Amino acid sequence: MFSTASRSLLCCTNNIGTHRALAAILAKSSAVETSLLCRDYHDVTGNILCPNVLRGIDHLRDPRLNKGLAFTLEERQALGIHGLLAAKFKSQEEQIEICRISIDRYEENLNKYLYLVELQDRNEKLFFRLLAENIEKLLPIVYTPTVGLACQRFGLIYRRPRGLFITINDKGHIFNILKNWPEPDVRAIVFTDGERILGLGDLGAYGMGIPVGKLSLYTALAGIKPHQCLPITLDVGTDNQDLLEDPLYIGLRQRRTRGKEYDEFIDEFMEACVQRYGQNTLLQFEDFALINAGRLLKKYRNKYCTFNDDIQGTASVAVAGLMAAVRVTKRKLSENIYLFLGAGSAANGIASLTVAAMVAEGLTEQQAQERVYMFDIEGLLSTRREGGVPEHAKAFGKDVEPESDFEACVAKIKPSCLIGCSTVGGAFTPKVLQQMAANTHRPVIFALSNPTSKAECTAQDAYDNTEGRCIFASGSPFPPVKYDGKEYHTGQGNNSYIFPGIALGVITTATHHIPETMFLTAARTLANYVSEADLAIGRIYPSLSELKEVSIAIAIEVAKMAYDEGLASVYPEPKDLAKHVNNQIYSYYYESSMPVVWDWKPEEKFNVRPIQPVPKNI
Ligand SMILES: O=C([O-])CC(=O)C(=O)O
Ligand SMILES: [Mg+2]
Repeated sequence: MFSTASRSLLCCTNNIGTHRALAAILAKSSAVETSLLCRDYHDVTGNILCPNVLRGIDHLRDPRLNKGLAFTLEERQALGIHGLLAAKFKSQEEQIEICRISIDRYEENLNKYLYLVELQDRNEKLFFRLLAENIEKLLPIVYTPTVGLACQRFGLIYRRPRGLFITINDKGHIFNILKNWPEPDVRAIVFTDGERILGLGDLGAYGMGIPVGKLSLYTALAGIKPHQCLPITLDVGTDNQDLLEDPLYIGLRQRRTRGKEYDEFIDEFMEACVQRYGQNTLLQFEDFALINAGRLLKKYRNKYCTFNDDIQGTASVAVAGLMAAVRVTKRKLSENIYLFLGAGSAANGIASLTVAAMVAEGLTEQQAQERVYMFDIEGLLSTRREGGVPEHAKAFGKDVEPESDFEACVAKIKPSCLIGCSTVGGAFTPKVLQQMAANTHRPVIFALSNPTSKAECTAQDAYDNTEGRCIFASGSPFPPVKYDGKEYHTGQGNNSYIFPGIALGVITTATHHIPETMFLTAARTLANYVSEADLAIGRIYPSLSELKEVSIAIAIEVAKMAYDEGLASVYPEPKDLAKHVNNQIYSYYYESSMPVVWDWKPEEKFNVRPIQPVPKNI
């Protein structure tokens, strides 16, 4: 039997799921008969939802609420979804096992990718738990290299939208488009204009796979809540003729807008983001072309909470690798000679951070820069060459004889560290690698271009051509190397070691700017994670299975730095920063979907002052 008050509450809702839920609860509870009933429906992110906005069926259709067969009988009945699911109850662990079996049944990585996309669209917690607990196996699927293939085929695989597409035609209305995004509490935006997707070039709106993939790692590796993440593609057209002629292409079928109009568009976008989500919203630039990446970073770094992952994230992970390699080569950073193949944004980012690290070892900036050479499409960056040194790489131009043959350059300069950021697959030829082995006892060879087809050499090539003496890392994963009867597991110098941790540290402290030194701090933290066991198997990074731990460690160091440098906006400063960071981490475990019923007395809740008796004789 229900009290009159309870009955009237039941009548307030016109939705059958909620009605049943309340009925089930009220039938059980006698306390509600006599007290005021208060119901809060929470979605899994903790948002309080109005119960009559949420129907029972939403718990199956909304990936954020869906638990599939893991709904208990009580939940199924309370939510009005009993009968909509098969009779069997499954734990999340059982579901994970089924997912693993399903993925293994697909032979093609792109099909595995599609399975995971579909899972994310269906059951968010299951997706993130599966990903977070199987990083080594699934990172190459949701991320590099498979995500590159997914971008190339995006027209074919595009099903359900994820993230926002903002086009140049929306100029003047970007804020209104951001308002269409249904989540109010966005803390981080990863965005691309699709002009330099990995090493694959201009993929226009097909580039959307990249911000989506990066943000999956925000959650899986650093525990940033999914509803706080927003992937965006800025569609300003494409100069990729194949795409312009591709009937499947989903973006604007026009050439890229450039110049003043492009700049105004990006200005408006940056401003609209902070207007919509607050000044401390983290804005991560991803896969912009060289002509824009560096100059936009310079333009915005002191105005917004922003960084460029390809410049700064890649630099940080590469410098961490160089730091760890010191333990093997026994050469200080400042004792190396560095030669970069490629002089684009990644090369300049790594070179600048390496210079900062050498300065920290005691060199002057000029002395440090003298140890860094770059070789681009025109040859060695020599001030004497025709056309001189490009503006963006001025710091690394040298007053030496021009040289356009890369192999000859490696022989002449005798670098001890060779760093590939060229997107030219196979550019580190056997001859180049053999020369590196002749230059020094333990040459450092980084083939950082992505995806795998763009890597400057394979791990096996590097070992085979240096008598197994090299220290190797690559941006995309390679299978284990066999050399001289021993197996080596080389590391992946990919910015995924860095950006999730930086983002978590920044978000949890509401940091308003990200200084370059944060990337050096992140590099040191990462390098400290490399164990002797890692080095013994040829790896200068911790294993991918440690990525979560590493990301949290980086976040804590970033948070400390944010307070030390007065960049944080969360005050008072938490006493225990590690605890503060850890407390904000997303849980991918299922929670109860039962509506919460409170039994409380209004005066306890609101501390209502008892009504004073009216004095008589007034
Ligand atoms: O996405 C990756 O694997 C690394 C990266 O940022 C790039 O290559 O642009
Ligand atoms: Mg990138």
